[in-house]
Amino acid sequence: MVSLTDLFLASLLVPTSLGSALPPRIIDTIDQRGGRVTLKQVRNPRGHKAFNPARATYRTFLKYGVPAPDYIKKAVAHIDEEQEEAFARIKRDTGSAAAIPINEVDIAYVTPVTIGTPPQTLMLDLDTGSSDLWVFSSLTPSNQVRGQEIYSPTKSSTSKLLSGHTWSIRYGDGSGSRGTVYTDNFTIGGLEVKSQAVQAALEVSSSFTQEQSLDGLVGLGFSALNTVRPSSQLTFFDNARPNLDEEVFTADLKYHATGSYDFGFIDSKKYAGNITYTAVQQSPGYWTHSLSGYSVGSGAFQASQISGISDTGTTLLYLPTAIVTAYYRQVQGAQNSQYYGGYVFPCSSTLPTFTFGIEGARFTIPASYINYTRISPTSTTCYGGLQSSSGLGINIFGDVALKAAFVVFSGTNPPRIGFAIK
Ligand SMILES: Cc1noc(C)c1CN(C)Cc1cc2n(n1)CCN(c1cc(N)ncn1)C2
Repeated sequence: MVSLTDLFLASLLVPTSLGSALPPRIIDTIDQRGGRVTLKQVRNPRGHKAFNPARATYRTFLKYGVPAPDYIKKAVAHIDEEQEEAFARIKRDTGSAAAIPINEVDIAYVTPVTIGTPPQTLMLDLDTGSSDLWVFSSLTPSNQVRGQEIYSPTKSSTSKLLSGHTWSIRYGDGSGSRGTVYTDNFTIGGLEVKSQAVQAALEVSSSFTQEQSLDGLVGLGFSALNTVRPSSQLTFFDNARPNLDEEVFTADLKYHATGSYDFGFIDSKKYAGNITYTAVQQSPGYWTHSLSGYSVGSGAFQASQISGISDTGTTLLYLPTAIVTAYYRQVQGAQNSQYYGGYVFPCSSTLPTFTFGIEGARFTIPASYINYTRISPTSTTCYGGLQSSSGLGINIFGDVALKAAFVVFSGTNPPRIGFAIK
């Protein structure tokens, strides 16, 4: 005889085939005390699929109309509880590391990483505008190395040559590098990826040789942009994603100060208010999204969809000429100089702020960020942190813009990007 209790319990045992249609399965823990049933329902942590074999047996008893013995009911509860404890114990990966400006005008930011066994520490530029992880190496000709730390695969017991694979990358400013590929253990801020593709430079362009504080890049764009051939390689984020607590990394870049990159979690202490998200088009491989408009100083907000890429590897903010001329029209003595290759102005000028929109949210870039640098140490002419994107073929929301916000790069499906005030 099937008791009411059994029928009630049966109604909760939704066949797993429906499981996929439901939110992460609720674990119902059957706790019987003297015939009364109290059901403690807890959501599977992070939606893990939990098969409870005793529950299958319990169903069989129900199916054939035979009252399940007490020990089976208790077994269902015992297994549920053990599974719940196990899920709670699963450590989900996260990482957090410094973003250190490499010079007094924040031309780029570097982050300490370790490669290999024993770990070799290099300072790399985490770059959401490219997808190659490449490093100065023991294979880089010594006349192209000037003070950089190098990765020596032969000194790492966990390095493996990815034979027959090569890479070659060219950046927007004409700089570039090329080389061969190893896999090795790679960590950022305590987050480890085993067998990360590490692209060892056989050649670097002169502007990299001259940048002694930058030992290479970690591409955090989409893996489709990776230049390794014949088979392209996954970025550090794509490799780490399956183990991350949340499929995100965040950038908290700072003006003339050290900020941070976090992986796998969003640190609520690093921003104020809400995070405003907007859609990302991941083709051809950049974090491409739109601004909802802009304003200059205290001027009215100009609503306008401005598509571009959020690129931590680009120093300045590049927007359509119409917007840039509207900005510098407010700056006494500003001019678009062919001689200096962009908008310049007297260093003593008072600059307005620049505000950009993400959906309904507004982010204001202080004037100091746009008074980027003197042309030379003794010059009274200064170069703008806001420049025209004409000729680039794309608008680039580089560090001058990104350091005015806390930015969440979300690898969810579909991907999205979030901005918050800080
Ligand atoms: C330029 C520059 N930017 O940061 C530094 C450092 C420099 C100058 N420095 C002498 C050499 C250099 C050139 C580049 N880098 N470093 C960093 C990566 N670069 C990018 C990345 C990207 N997403 N988009 C465009 N270029 C070009």
